[in-house]
Amino acid sequence: MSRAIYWFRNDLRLEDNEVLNKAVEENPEILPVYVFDESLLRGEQWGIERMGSHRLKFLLESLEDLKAHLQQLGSDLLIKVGDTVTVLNDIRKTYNCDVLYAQKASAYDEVQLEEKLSETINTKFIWGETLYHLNDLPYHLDELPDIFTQFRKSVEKKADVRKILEAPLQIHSSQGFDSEVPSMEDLGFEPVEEDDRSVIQFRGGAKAANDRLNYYLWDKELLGNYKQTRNGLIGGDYSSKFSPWLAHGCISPRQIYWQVKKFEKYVKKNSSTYWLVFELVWRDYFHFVAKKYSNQIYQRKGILGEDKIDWGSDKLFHLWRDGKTGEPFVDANMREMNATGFMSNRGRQNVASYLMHQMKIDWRLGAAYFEKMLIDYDPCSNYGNWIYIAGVGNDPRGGREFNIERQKQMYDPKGEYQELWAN
Ligand SMILES: Cc1cc2nc3c(=O)[nH]c(=O)nc-3n(C[C@H](O)[C@H](O)[C@H](O)COP(=O)(O)OP(=O)(O)OC[C@H]3O[C@@H](n4cnc5c(N)ncnc54)[C@H](O)[C@@H]3O)c2cc1C
Repeated sequence: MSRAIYWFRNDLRLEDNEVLNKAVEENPEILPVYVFDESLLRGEQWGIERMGSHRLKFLLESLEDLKAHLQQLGSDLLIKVGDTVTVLNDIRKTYNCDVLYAQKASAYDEVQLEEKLSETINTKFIWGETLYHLNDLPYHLDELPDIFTQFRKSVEKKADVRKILEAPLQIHSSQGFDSEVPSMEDLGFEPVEEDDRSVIQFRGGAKAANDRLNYYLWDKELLGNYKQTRNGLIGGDYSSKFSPWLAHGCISPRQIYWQVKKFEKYVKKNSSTYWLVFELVWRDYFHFVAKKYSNQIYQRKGILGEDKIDWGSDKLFHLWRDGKTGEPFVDANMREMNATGFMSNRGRQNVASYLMHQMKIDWRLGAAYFEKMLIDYDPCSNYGNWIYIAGVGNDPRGGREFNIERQKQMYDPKGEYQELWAN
């Protein structure tokens, strides 16, 4: 009898999950597992914790939702804390499993973990993070263009987005195992207080992801104006807010894509509907860049291997971190992220530019702080965007320095956003 571990990573859903479907097809018994890796839960980089409370809360909610869904299909979710390789090896022995299935990652640390696991366990890692499947790219990854527009045009012309897959009808897990989703306190974290200025009150899980998709597309038809509103700063409606669910895999980019296609058929097709998919293609691009350049995306000199900024001291980093630089637009954005775990794309571009171009502080500190604070933290999108702005990534213009005064005039002309987060 073949029994397989299904290791959930950032694919916390049952729908459109190719590797889960494969595991269920190929094995009579599945043991679904989630591991809180100690190195992420307790680890630090540059003295900054890797996991903040906002993201952990979202993750715990996502696991609750996943566990309930698995139980409906006759299975359950075993949750452990520890060193991932040790924990999965122990589970393999305890439950007598032959093989481990999981979604393949693009970012360096996660890929390293796959290699380590494969030394002791029979593993099957299958691609599933992106809108366009890795195997459908019109070239080998080594030939991935270093300019986004070239990538976008090539996939738009030569690749198709695959259809979505249904969730398995049943998942058979005969081993009885008892495990609860831990609380924030169990994991040594303070509970998060909700801030009523938050763009939306984010809730983790596939159900909440689909609710948000329905709200944005079908209830309010906000998608039809996305291109005009996407640079907003206040409230739930200016952009999709899909990123936290995408980052945890509560929803797949393909699920969003095919709903957009339906919207184009039944409601309207315009530059806004195109632009949301365009942004999902950006997300893809950073995943493929991360895969191609592995740990170079984390290095100060990025994928170009050179510094474009005359770096200074990091002494004043705390002012940026705490929203106390004295530049109200930067401070407002940092306070929003500190209080809610979210910041608009416009805000992220400005605070990142300010940290490196004005304060001359090593961009890696900013990226590490984003990693801790953002509920939508995704290594590829985060580091890909930081190196882009630092001019050591994929920007053909050699980096972006934002003129904060102009940005304020354009995006917060009455100062309402700055006022909202003044304290
Ligand atoms: C310095 C910096 C760091 C960032 N770090 C992250 C991160 O850790 N995780 C993350 O998901 N996004 C990151 N982004 C990208 C972007 O800011 C967020 O994806 C977006 O603000 C999320 O809001 P939304 O879902 O409403 O986006 P929408 O505007 O509604 O866009 C829809 C989706 O497209 C994708 N997308 C949009 N813009 C980008 C982009 N520039 N790069 C990659 N994907 C994009 C996201 O998945 C997003 O959910 C970063 C941007 C910058 C400038």
